[in-house]
Amino acid sequence: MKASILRSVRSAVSRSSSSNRLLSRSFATESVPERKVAVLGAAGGIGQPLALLMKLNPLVSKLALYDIAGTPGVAADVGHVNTRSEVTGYVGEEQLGKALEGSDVVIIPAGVPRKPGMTRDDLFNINAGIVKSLCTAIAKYCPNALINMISNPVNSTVPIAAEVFKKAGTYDEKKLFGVTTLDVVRAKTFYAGKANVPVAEVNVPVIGGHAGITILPLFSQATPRANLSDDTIVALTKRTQDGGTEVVEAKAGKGSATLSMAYAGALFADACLKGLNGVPDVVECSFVQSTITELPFFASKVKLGKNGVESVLDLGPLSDFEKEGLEKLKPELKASIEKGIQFANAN
Ligand SMILES: NC(=O)C1=CN([C@@H]2O[C@H](COP(=O)(O)OP(=O)(O)OC[C@H]3O[C@@H](n4cnc5c(N)ncnc54)[C@H](O)[C@@H]3O)[C@@H](O)[C@H]2O)C=CC1
Ligand SMILES: O=C([O-])CC(=O)C(=O)O
Repeated sequence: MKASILRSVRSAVSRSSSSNRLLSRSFATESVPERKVAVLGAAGGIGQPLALLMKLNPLVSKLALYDIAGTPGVAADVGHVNTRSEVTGYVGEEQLGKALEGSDVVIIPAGVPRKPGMTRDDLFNINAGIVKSLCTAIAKYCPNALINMISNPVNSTVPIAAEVFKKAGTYDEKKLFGVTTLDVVRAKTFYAGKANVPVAEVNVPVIGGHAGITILPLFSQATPRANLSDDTIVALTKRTQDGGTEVVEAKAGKGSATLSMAYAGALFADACLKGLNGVPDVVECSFVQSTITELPFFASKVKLGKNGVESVLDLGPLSDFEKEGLEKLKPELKASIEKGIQFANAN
């Protein structure tokens, strides 16, 4: 019985494995396990398209959409899509517990976005408090869920979440993820353009953190391999590091990346669900508790399994340019991590 369930899960999951298929398939999934996903900040710029993409994911059986305003409308709208999951909207703090209860994965895009001229760290004062209160509720209502932290500054909000969970006695480092998938998505797109290779075949690990120079794409490990000049690699690295700012400036005061972020968030949540369901060899880059450098949190390739992080993979060989980038990013990343830890313990 168990083996046949696993076989059905594997085949359903492999049918939904590529990113394009994630967006286009809806099929009978009776033997796929029940999985509840909650999106906190579901009425926002990221939250709405992310809610739609999670509604299209056949691995989701219950989709809880929570925000401080506007979720009944989003839930009514998304709920009419004829796919597997049952959608419920929750609005206001008094409904947060119900939104979270029983969740397997909680995705957090709640908080303010950047405007031109701001850094992600400029969002700290508002978003740190939002993340802290949401994580306090998570510790109470779904302490075993995998957390996908999107709210910026990710380099600080992930350490804040860890401290909140530690204080509540529920911290499990295997279950807390900073979502850095958009950096990977960008690196793949930009590399494919320069290397003139099919983008769907491209893989590029991105390590470090999720702000400016802390984002370090490893183009020396990119596949399919291409013979790009040093200048091209430097330009690709900079464009990946500044990808968020490129969107913030193009939107000219109307926010930051929402559609590409929703896509990236949906890919990462899908990977988490596959890991939970026992699909083997699910590997994504994510900002997690880590011992591969001297920093307590670091983004790198992570193998996902039934309990979240199964293993944090080695960085692999770095070029001299990447080694230099790694040393340069450490002080900024360290300071952002410490800022988050201090905030969580002082407030
Ligand atoms: N990790 C990443 O790669 C990326 C992260 N982001 C970050 O995601 C966050 C959200 O961005 P957008 O969706 O564009 O912003 P938005 O302003 O469009 O939406 C944010 C939503 O959060 C809600 N919210 C505020 N306080 C809340 C609370 N206490 N509980 C629940 N919901 C709450 C708001 O009502 C709003 O609907 C920002 O911090 C942004 O910087 C954005 C792009 C990429
Ligand atoms: O740049 C921002 O503020 C939003 C973000 O994190 C990204 O797009 O990578």
